[in-house]
Amino acid sequence: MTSKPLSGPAAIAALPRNRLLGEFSLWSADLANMETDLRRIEAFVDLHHIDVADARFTPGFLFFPDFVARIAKSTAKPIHVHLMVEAEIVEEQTRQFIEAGADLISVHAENGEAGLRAIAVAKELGAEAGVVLRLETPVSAIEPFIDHVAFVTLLGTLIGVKGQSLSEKACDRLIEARSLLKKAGREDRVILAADGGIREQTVPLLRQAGAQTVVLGSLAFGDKNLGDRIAWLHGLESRVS
Ligand SMILES: O=C(CO)[C@@H](O)[C@H](O)COP(=O)(O)O
Repeated sequence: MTSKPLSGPAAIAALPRNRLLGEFSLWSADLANMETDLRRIEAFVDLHHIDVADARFTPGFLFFPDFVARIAKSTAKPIHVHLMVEAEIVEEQTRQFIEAGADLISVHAENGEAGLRAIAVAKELGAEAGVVLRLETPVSAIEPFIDHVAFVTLLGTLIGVKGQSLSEKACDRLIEARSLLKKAGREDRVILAADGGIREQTVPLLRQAGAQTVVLGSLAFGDKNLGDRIAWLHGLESRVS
């Protein structure tokens, strides 16, 4: 059992702002040897990223509250749950994943008013909230959420499928999101995240376009020298001030 120094909004507020963050997607871990992978990555993790998919909003089905509860016992690092679910269940799923130990819940902007209600629930229950956009949704869809979230995540690939290449629209979408955050006076309060298509050749481009965290799948879990990979990631500079 590992005890957490900080949780919820305090854990998210304490994340470093002076370098690119490494958010580790447990979907890409060795699912048969999760405890071994958790021990291997613990020193390098800024956030754990846990995808939740309901096989309706997304093609597939992924992870559940008991999984989050078990992971929470084996890490001192914050847990980010990405809810890829239909609007009618997003509030209840938010509740269940926070009770299980999520520090940050991100809902999809495509959930509309239900997404905003889920964010209010997350805050009432003492967690932090974020918003995510599918690749095909206009970036302006984050606007109703900007004042209520600490994280904005842009998918750089089609939703719910791993192993894909980054869309050529991804960097321009990050630049647009950054300018909307700036316009709203929220660029110092919100972390901009890139999820999907995170590869050796795409991370520098995403960083230069303003990504402050990247969701690492095979790039981290497939790397035998994780320390060097993370040192490289931390050294990448942003062109966006
Ligand atoms: O949700 C996603 C991808 O959309 C990530 O959480 C996956 O884990 C990424 O895996 P790779 O494609 O980088 O191997």
